[in-house]
Amino acid sequence: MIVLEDVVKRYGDHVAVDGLTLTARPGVVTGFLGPNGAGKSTSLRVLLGLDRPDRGTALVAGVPYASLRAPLHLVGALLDARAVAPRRGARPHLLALARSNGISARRVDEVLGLCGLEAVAERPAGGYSLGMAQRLGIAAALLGDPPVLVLDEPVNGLDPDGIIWIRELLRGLAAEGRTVLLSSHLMSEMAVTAEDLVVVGRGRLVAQTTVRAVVEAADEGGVLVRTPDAGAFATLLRARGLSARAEGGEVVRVRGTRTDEVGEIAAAHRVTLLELSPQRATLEEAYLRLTRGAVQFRGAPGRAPEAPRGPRAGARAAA
Ligand SMILES: Nc1ncnc2c1ncn2[C@@H]1O[C@H](COP(=O)(O)OP(=O)(O)OP(=O)(O)O)[C@@H](O)[C@H]1O
Repeated sequence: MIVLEDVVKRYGDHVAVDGLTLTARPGVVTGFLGPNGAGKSTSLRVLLGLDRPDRGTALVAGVPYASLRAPLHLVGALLDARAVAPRRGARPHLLALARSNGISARRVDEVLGLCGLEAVAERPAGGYSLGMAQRLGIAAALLGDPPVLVLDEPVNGLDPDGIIWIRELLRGLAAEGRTVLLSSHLMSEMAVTAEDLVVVGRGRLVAQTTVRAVVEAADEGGVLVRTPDAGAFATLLRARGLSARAEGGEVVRVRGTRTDEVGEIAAAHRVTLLELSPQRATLEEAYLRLTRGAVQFRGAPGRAPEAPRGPRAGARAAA
């Protein structure tokens, strides 16, 4: 269990974390979300005793991290994958960590295997790709077989195989009863990895909830239909009081209803349906609504880059 209670952290005049209370419970992956600068990393640093809060408490399994003698047995953390001595290989790096926490060399080899690092175990970590560095950070977090894991953006830099690997790893670790707190900006990944959610904005709690509840709350009921005469079917649906719009081709989009109702109307009027599917809100849409007022850094509206000029333009555009 992870508990932050009324945590405040200031840097000079800037309040990075502003009275934040949250929990992450055992047995599930808890996603930690928030716009850039919302205070996620700062909260994790406070939790891991790397920053002292100006107010409030942060407890892991009921105790402050700083009071732990061999913390790797209780908490595995990945905050910054590049924070490794660049000349050291994965194995020597993990061996040094293991030794300081009374962990065997056999466990080091186990986690190297688990994280797919055996082939590069002696190569200097400074030459690792970001994905390999992330794997090393995850290996270090798993070293003490801890019941609590805290991972800040562990998916960064991983290739599709790596993303699936970490998704299954984290879900498996949670299913064993561990507490897993995971920050990421990848909403599609969070949607399939996390069960609980903590959303922060401008240092404050926006929501402590579940992925399912957030998505359901944002779901306004939408149905997509494909039918040979989209215009006629949209007119029919509107005559029945539904909000329906024919789009190009065979597509009709209907708002504020379910597939059952649309299917029954089609059947009653002997309309051929080529497709009838619910359009659910995504976690990304739900998240964007939740944090609308809490985004601090926003880019200008997107503009397509200008077409490249010159003799190599085609090659560059295709690259
Ligand atoms: N050591 C520091 N000194 C001064 N300000 C800091 C420091 N660390 C963080 N901040 C500020 O605190 C705020 C919260 O930063 P933090 O890194 O915790 O946000 P975050 O939610 O992790 O953001 P991101 O998603 O961009 O990683 C930001 O405004 C940041 O600039």
